[in-house]
Amino acid sequence: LNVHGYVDANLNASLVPEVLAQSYSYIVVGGGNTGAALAARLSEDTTKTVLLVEAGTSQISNPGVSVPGLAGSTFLSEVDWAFSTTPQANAQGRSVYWPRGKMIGGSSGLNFLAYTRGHKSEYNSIAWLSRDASWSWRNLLPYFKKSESFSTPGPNTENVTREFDASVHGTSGPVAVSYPPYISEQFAGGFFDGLEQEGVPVDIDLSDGASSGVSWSASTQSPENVRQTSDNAYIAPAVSARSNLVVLTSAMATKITWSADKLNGSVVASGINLVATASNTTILTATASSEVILSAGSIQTPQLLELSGVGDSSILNPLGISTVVNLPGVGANLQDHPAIVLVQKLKPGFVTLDGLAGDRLNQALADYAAGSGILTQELSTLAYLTGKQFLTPAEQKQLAKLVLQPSTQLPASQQAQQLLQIAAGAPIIEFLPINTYFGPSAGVANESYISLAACLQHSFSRGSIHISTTNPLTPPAIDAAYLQHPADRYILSRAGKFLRQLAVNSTLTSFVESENEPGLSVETDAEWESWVEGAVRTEYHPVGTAAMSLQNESGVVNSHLQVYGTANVRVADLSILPVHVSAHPQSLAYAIAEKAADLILG
Ligand SMILES: Cc1cc2nc3c(=O)[nH]c(=O)nc-3n(C[C@H](O)[C@H](O)[C@H](O)COP(=O)(O)OP(=O)(O)OC[C@H]3O[C@@H](n4cnc5c(N)ncnc54)[C@H](O)[C@@H]3O)c2cc1C
Repeated sequence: LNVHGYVDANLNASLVPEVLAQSYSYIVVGGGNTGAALAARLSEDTTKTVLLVEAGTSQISNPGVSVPGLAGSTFLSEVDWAFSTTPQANAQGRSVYWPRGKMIGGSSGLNFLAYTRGHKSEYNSIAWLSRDASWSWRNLLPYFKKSESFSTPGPNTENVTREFDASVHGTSGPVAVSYPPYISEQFAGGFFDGLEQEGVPVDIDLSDGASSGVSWSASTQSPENVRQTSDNAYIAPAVSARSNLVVLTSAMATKITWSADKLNGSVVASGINLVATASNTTILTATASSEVILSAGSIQTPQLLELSGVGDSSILNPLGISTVVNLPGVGANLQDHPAIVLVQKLKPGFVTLDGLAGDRLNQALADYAAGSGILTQELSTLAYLTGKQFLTPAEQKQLAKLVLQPSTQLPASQQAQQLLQIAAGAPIIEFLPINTYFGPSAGVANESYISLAACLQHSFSRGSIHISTTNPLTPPAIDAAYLQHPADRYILSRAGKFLRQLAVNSTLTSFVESENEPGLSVETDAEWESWVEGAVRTEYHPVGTAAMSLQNESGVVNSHLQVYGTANVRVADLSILPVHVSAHPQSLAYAIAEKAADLILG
């Protein structure tokens, strides 16, 4: 390519006509967790040319991105799309804030770095729902490993021995995965030991496809404690190695363009329209000779499909968009990991991120530069539990009845798979401690907190994401459908009760002074359920809005990630999951990128 490497549509506007004059084998839309990794892999075939289009910019040198303990500090900044849900019918009419990464690396640059994988039964469900065994746990594992460069745990602040299963880790992939050297004492001696005291087993490795119990979480950070994103791990090295890749930043795709002719009855994409984010008005066009791949994430991939005329015609036609492919599954099937957060005030003397400013922040940054201290850690201690591991026998019985309840939004085939996963021992809840006040308001100055999150791993509710206007700059309407199914409310409220018990009745008790949220006025089951309605929020893991399923089961893509009814459009991001996994899903975004590259180049 005459022009290659990073080109910013705002800063290098004079280069843009030349970039767009070139035709590309592949256009990848969205340089996020999946898209940037995929574009880098596609460019390894130097007979092909690749254009990656990303609305944000590269943030490799932004400390809010690179320093693990500063995760969260970039919320509501220019690298966060800062979406909100629609008012939630079963959550007291509240809109819930949904951060998403807007940068090369996407949400891999905004997330909390935890690196885990789900239960093997969940990948087997994905394989079953897509009718393709290549998506099973056994067949996906090589792709997880291909993306990973795992380091064995080094010494740490609490002298904790962290075991692992070397057989499930890759050691020569682009993404460095390691364990932070710092572990908070309230995480180790409080949360971890407390759960063990409650009879929860220790799980040595949350990447082995059999998560069950409390564990030390690996983290997408290098042994030097620099956050890994698909920018510094994949794209930056690809840009410096090859001249067949353009990374066009500050450029927002607005729709797919279509050829006049069809191929075997399927519509053919000719490229995309886009705008430079500074101008937003001049519509530009990029041309693809082979394929257009959407990797804009679970929120904006369905938005782009609908803007391009691919979706439910009863949604598109009233907006004046002519239907190119009538595909009712687009934007349907939204699944999140809904979460609640209890906040416990700590006794004096424990180190947290609360009020980290001024001299304390400077000291923490100096410690970080020396490879130690609280900023080298983000999430480090997690627990994934089955119902049996945290519910009483009576509660288990009640839940067993609730999960059988049908719902009009929940496809029977997915409900059946979720029941099979439970039977196979897949965790239904995740508990995780957060080293700061993480409640709805703000902590009190000079106080320190531990927040205890409970995150539902297999929601039985199904929401949707649809456009409400033809303006591509208007965010789509996100209906998370929190607590739509009674099983979701039941699990979260019982999880809240369990976490309170942990705080008052285990080794955690020696760290905790008092409960801030919900507060001891919440006591009965009914009070817990009503508190959950007012508190439910996101674990930031939406998936499912371009599901890989049969077309007559609300599918959007087939098992080769091709959008039904199109000859050359694929989706590669987490929107393709027909059902969720009990994991922090960035590991799967990388595995999808690796597999998609093989599918496309193969
Ligand atoms: C706050 C937060 C914390 C999280 N914590 C963890 C964690 O600890 N561990 C974990 O495993 N997962 C975590 N996650 C989830 C995980 O990061 C995401 O699920 C994953 O990164 C999603 O990958 P993706 O490729 O599907 O989408 P994204 O990474 O979001 O990528 C989408 C990209 O497309 C771009 N884009 C969108 N629309 C357009 C357009 N029209 N034109 C051009 N570009 C466009 C976006 O700017 C973005 O870069 C967290 C997420 C968040 C937000």
